[in-house]
Amino acid sequence: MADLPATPILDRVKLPVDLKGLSDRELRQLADELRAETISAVSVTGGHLGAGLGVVELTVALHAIFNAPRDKIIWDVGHQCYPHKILTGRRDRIRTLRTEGGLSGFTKRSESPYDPFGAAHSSTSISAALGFAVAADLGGDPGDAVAVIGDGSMSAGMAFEAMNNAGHLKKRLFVVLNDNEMSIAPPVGAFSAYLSRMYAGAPFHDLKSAARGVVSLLPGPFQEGARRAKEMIKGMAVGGTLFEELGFTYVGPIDGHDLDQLLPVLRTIHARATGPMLIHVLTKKGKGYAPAENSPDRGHARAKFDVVTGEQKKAPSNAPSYTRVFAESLIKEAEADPRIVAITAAMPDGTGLDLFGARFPKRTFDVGIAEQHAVTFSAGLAAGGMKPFCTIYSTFLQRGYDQVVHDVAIQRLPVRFAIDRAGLVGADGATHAGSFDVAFLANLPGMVVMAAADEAELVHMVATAAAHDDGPIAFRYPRGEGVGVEMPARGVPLEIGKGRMIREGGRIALLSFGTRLSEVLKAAEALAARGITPTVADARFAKPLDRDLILQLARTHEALITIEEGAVGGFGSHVAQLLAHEGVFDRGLKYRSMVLPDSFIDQASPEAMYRVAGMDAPQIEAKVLEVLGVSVVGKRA
Ligand SMILES: Cc1ncc(C[n+]2csc(CCOP(=O)(O)OP(=O)(O)O)c2C)c(N)n1
Ligand SMILES: CC(=O)[C@@H](O)[C@H](O)COP(=O)(O)O
Ligand SMILES: [Mg+2]
Repeated sequence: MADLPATPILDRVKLPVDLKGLSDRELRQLADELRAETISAVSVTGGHLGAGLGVVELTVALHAIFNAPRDKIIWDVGHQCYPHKILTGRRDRIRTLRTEGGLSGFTKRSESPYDPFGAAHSSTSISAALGFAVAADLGGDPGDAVAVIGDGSMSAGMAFEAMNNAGHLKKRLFVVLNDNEMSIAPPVGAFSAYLSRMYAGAPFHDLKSAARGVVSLLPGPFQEGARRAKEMIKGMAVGGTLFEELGFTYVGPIDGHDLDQLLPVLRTIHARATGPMLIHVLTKKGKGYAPAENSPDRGHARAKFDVVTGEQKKAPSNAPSYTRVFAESLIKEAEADPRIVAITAAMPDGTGLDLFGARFPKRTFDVGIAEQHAVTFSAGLAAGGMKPFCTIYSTFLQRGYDQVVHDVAIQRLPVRFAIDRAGLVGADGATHAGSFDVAFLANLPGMVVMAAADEAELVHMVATAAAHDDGPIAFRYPRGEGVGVEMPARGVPLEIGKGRMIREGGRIALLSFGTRLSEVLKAAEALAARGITPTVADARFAKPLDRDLILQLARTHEALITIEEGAVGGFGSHVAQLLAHEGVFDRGLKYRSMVLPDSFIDQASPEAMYRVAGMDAPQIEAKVLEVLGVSVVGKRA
């Protein structure tokens, strides 16, 4: 990075953001400062580093040419938006990124008018931008709409649905394809290969000089007429493209780190575009920071780190992560059963399927960011006689819901859904919370729904899913480390629909579903000190319910409380339904269900988020006391 002059230009950027008065040289300097500030901030907070570093020049160029917030710059996923946040009035809070009460790690409408559309799940930007473009046309909010979407995100179905519609509507719309040849992992698929082929024939420096050549033809920054603009666009393009077939004018590929290319191209198309434009920029994920550039994931996400060495500061733990336990258990099952295959939608590392893939490369399928396809592909595999483990984070499975219903459940196909990141995940916040899967799966006829209470339970649930051939089955487990229980050498299939008693007591029963069990046990300890010894049970299944266990608890206790890491409509609702049907309430049972509140909880540590949700041990204890009508003197904090 070049030595920076004494007065940083970044210090002079105020709201409303106006970079129009800066020369191209000053814009280059601003980009250098922005990169340094992004690295510094993420070293303090942790977070998504590589994607933001890759779009520093693009961020400066877009803000220099377009007029945000009147013009809507929409960042797909939003994980690359930190430089944009720094530029748009949030520099003073950038070191609060992803922390409680701080800035979100993604774009968020409530945070700034410069974030016209919130994101965190991928491939939504073109649809949203098209919506803005049409709204402006119909007399709504005026301004241009610009979608910036990565090559990984561009391969998803939604992006193509949006381009199909945009090509048909022919509105002025800008789509910047930020092609860094990376998703979180190296991108996969025929579309990714197509993008690579688009510039494989022409060495990059030729394209760059071609762009410079065209630029040098321009008499002044903006005086060129339509003919020259067209010439330039033609000079940059490399022939008929898929995008052109879809009705876009294609420009590129251009070097997304070279402002000498970005600025004139964006100026020209900004001045001349009448319909949908696709600007193809080539960038490097992690650009300008060697530890990111040189790492296999190009610095996609980082814990706090040392800026000089790039070394990350991670808290040591003795317990294995749930993800690793899942992967290792699945490998063991797959060693014994050649029909087991595993599917991920662009998350091989996050789901542990990188480990499975290393062991069984031919039985592992990364389908790209394509959750809908992942589910139906799994359904096809199951129909074809395989045992697919469709391994998707809870939050991303939401995108494949119709496929779960229509392609899997209705046909009773034995797809195994391994649902990682169940419950509140922490720094990624509300968009990534795994809150709804129990509710949206347990209401489907024939679906089996399990939640692991600890990592040993997860091992058994993997074995249960492997053995279950009679329709679909799902099991969920959270982000992070297990509780450190003793691990079985091999999973033993559980009896479907049977929970387990953890400890027997009196008066009140606590029925846990999932990893809140450890908090329930802490609450039980605290209650014992008050002379109350609750019964504690682990339901294991939200569907089918363990009717015998639940009705026995209801018959033999004055009160019953269910606890789960999910939204209303899940386990507790099914228990309430059973109790109502069996007339248990008529006999006076006091019943409460502890579920996530009816609100989206902002980012914080998972512990803090569960505190906000009212679901930690002291709050479980307080709920028990309230239900039993025990008044508390000297209430605990
Ligand atoms: C629907 C959905 N599935 C998966 C993810 C997880 N995810 C976040 S970023 C990312 C890779 C995106 O790649 P790309 O769009 O090329 O952006 P880059 O990180 O390369 O800048 C993935 C898979 C997501 N956010 N949304
Ligand atoms: C942006 C995105 O969706 C992913 O990078 C996500 O943040 C990964 O989450 P984990 O860290 O839980 O794998
Ligand atoms: Mg990419």
